[in-house]
Amino acid sequence: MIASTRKSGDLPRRHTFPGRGVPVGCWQRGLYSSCSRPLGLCPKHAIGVSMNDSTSLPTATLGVPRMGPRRELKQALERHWTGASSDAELLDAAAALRAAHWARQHAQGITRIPVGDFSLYDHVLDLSMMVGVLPTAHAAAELPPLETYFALARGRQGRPGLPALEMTKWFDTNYHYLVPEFAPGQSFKPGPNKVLAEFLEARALGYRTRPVLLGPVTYLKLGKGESDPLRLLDGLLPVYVHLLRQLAEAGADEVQIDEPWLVMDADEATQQAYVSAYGRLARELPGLELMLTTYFGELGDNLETALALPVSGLHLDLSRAPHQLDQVLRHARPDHKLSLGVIDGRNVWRADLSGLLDRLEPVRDRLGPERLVIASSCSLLHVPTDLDLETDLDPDLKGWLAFAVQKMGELAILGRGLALGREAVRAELAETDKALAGRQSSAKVNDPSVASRVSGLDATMAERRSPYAARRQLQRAALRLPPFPTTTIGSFPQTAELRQARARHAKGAMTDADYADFLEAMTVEAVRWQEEIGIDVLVHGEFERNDMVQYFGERLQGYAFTAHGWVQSYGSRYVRPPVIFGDVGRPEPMTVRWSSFAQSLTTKPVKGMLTGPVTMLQWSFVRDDLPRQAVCRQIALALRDEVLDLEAAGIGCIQIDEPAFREGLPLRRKDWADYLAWAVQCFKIAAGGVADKTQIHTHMCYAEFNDIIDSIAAMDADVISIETSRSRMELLDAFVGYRYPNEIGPGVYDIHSPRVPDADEIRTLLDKALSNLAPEQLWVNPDCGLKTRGWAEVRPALLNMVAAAKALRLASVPNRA
Ligand SMILES: CN1c2c(nc(N)[nH]c2=O)NC[C@@H]1CNc1ccc(C(=O)N[C@@H](CCC(=O)N[C@@H](CCC(=O)N[C@@H](CCC(=O)O)C(=O)O)C(=O)O)C(=O)O)cc1
Ligand SMILES: N[C@@H](CCS)C(=O)O
Ligand SMILES: [Zn+2]
Repeated sequence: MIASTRKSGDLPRRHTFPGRGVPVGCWQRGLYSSCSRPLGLCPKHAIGVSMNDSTSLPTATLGVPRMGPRRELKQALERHWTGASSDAELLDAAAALRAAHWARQHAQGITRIPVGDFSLYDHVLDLSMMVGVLPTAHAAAELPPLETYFALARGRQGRPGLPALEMTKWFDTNYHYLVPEFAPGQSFKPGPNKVLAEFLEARALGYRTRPVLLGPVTYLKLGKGESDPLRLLDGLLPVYVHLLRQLAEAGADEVQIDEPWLVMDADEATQQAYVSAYGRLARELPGLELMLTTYFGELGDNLETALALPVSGLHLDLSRAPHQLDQVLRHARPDHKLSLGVIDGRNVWRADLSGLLDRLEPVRDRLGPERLVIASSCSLLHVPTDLDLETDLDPDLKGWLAFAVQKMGELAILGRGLALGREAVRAELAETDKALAGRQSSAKVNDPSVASRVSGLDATMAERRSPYAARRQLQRAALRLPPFPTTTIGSFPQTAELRQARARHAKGAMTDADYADFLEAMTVEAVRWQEEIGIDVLVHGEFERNDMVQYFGERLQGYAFTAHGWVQSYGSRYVRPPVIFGDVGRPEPMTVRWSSFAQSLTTKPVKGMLTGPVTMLQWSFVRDDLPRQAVCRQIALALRDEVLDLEAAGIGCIQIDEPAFREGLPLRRKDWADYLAWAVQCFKIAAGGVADKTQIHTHMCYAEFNDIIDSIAAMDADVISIETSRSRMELLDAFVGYRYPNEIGPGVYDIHSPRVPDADEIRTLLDKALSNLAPEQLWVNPDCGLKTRGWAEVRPALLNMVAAAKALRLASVPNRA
């Protein structure tokens, strides 16, 4: 393993100060409750861990995973939501986690430790609270701040009932943020300064830290409700000035201000917005250094704008866009600090430290060490916490990997190597070189039979035998569905009992036979219940699955999975992305047993349920020694075999989920066509082998799809179910003139909220859908799977959904014969 530069127990001395307290409450109490207990600190005596260290160039993480190595934050939140713990207990658990995060970074040798990156739910929501952006209903409810916060995040049942904010993907990651909802002419006012409170909290523990704030232009761009959000900039900036001034007055000398929107396509107005925003911040906060942070891609045509901004430093994602370093070196101001994001914050592969030093040493010689920071490419939020917890991983593979803690160690090695010379880190470099050489030559990575299958692919494999119009007739005859057929997306509640049984089985405390019996009993009950309430196309419930990607990763060759490699997906929900380290193959059927079992219980159709190739790729950590599209084709072929096995087992409807299809879209439009071509092709390879009468479904969620609707149509699934309910069917605005050719189920039940929709509400959404869809196109289904919900919500919600579909059938007689 990569050696850490300090012993993990080597914490900074805890330090308290005499003197007057700072007149802000500790963060959580200030933000979430009425108590404003002073911290008892003197801002003049900033202490503790120095930001500067002559034995290392400055090193920075930009942010770290929030949940703790054992998902302590998840447990604390979920206990609190069930009423099993008080506000104070939750907030204390959060404070303990922050302290541990700072200690861990310090112990690994990070000198620019971030504060403000932590969040109880989502950092964009935190900022909305800090700048006073609340929908009217939430503001009018006048709930205590912590309750308001969770009502915005999760919705609120009872009186007053409040909807949750819309949630969508954070750029091209599997993290989801809560979309700021701007009212027309939205005004802003400072709320409690959470970042300041964390800065002071860290200082009380002896850490001198660098606050992190999402920048104003990106924040506005991420919101909805105002057609030109940049119009709001003039109103927002005084609040930013206020928040930043508070930080400066408390002793922060540098702030990391994140503007990832700088890697997106920008028009002139957006570029001008950066100029006016940062001009104003510089004028009003002359002494405060801003490290303008960009990540997830290249600055491209925003480079000139970014370099002209009056900020002290610029962070570049050199992992995604290494080529931009030379451009920036040519054009940076002589006093510009450069933060070089060389350690990949989006993947888990061990870095080639010697190769990085080859690149960085000339930069150090050219700019001088005082102008450089060595950093992760983006926040480490997107990788698991600590590889050392993985005791069962193949030792070779483990040697090729680095999680957040190991990446901190890599940053420290680079920082020391650049400050003191390679000799100072000789042993660490030698260990890394050896591991990487082993990876390159390993027989575990390459399987010639997979390579030859991919090279034998031909265009016909990606096409169904007949066009949709012909398939439709055959499928109608085979399935005999009523108008407006009802279905669900696949998963039913993953109850505590089910998760415990799975955990006991994994530990060997439950036999294979008992576990199978248990899952069968759950499946029988789910099938019976769906029949009873009148669902038309049933699902088996996915009870055997831990996660829709991990489950398949565990059954595919070339994939490895972890025990503790959790990454936040949203709020308290986490995923364990599997690691694709070698050529992918399917040694044996993965789902046929469960789909056939469920089908044997009923005469109604049961949908087979698979995760599609693009989503398998997107939600895994992907090997970096092959192009992504080549890996995706390997997965598509493995899934094609599964689809054909399901069909052979008598499954007449097969759903291939692609919720990450939109997420995989490159951030820059110029790169879209290439991605969409291979992504659509991979889906079609997986789906294309079946007979015309087999109905292929797909499903998408968690994103806006209007801009890629033509490619979604090109996937040629017979039916798509798609998330639309939180945005009240906005998606269908793209379908004017019946632009979607095949059948479609726009979600009518927001499964991210505990709220149960009533039948009238669902009917209203269906009527709205019918203004843009032909009746024979329309299916009735929830937005997404029901795994995160409880049966107490799912039962009435699906009953209401079936009632709404039946009422619609009575009210109209579409031509579905
Ligand atoms: C559809 N979505 C998904 C995304 N990415 C995925 N990889 N998968 C997805 O489904 N991205 C977009 C969305 C995000 N949505 C979700 C929805 C739900 C979750 C979720 O529920 N996550 C679970 C963890 C799921 C899992 O792997 N469960 C395992 C392990 C369960 C566990 O924690 N066991 C305990 C012991 C048992 C106990 O006492 O409860 C343990 O190991 O300590 C399983 O069921 O076996 C979550 O809990 O966060 C994620 C994303
Ligand atoms: N079939 C999956 C899709 C989630 S996106 C489920 O129902 O959970
Ligand atoms: Zn979904």
